[in-house]
Amino acid sequence: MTETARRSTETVAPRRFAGDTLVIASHNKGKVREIAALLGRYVANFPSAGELGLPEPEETEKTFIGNAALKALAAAKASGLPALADDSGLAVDALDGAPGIYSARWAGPEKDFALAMEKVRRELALAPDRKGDRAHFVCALALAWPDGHVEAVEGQAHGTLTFPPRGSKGFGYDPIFIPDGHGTTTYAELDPDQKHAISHRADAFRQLVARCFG
Ligand SMILES: O=c1nc[nH]c2c1ncn2[C@H]1C[C@H](O)[C@@H](COP(=O)(O)OP(=O)(O)OP(=O)(O)O)O1
Ligand SMILES: [Mg+2]
Repeated sequence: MTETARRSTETVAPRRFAGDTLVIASHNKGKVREIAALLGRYVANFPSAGELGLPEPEETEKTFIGNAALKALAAAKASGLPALADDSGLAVDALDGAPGIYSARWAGPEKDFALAMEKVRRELALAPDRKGDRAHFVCALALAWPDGHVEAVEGQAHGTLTFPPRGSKGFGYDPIFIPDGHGTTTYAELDPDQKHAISHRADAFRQLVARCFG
């Protein structure tokens, strides 16, 4: 059998989550809050890596999925429990996908997102006009077990950028992102429930739940 034929006929069943405790392998409070809201129906306890005193691993991979898997595996091995990590970011078309996997790093050691959003505005002003203000958020989720097994998915949400930043809900780059289909409202002006209905993180969770939960 050729490699292609084998791939198209082989169906490896995904591993499903069983148990009541899932470590949330993130040190970002905004994310942990959103993950808890999106996952609450499926899992009883979800201690965060921060609460468990787990170290924050260096994100050395070149893709969202790679970094999500790296963070989930580190937490699963350190805790002896299944762990879920989220690697996410904002990809701006006119910046060839930047800041992308470097979205957290653009905010510097102080995690200053006013600074990071200003950097996006400045870079966009230098980019060729014709490329416009399109951007999308990406969210990769990786669910890892202490034996090294990983299930991973990736979600997206498309929209446009606006300056100056508007709104105080949410976190990170939310104040400059207008999701498609919501007029001129930024992510940071939406209520949490509204963001959860349309976000990149919600898109990724729909896929992960179908694969591994419920
Ligand atoms: O819904 C979002 N709304 C606004 N901004 C967002 C969102 N989702 C990701 N982002 C931005 C900010 C965040 O800092 C970075 C992710 O970087 P990323 O390395 O995945 O997370 P992180 O370092 O903040 O926490 P951790 O790695 O411990 O989960 O992208
Ligand atoms: Mg990070």
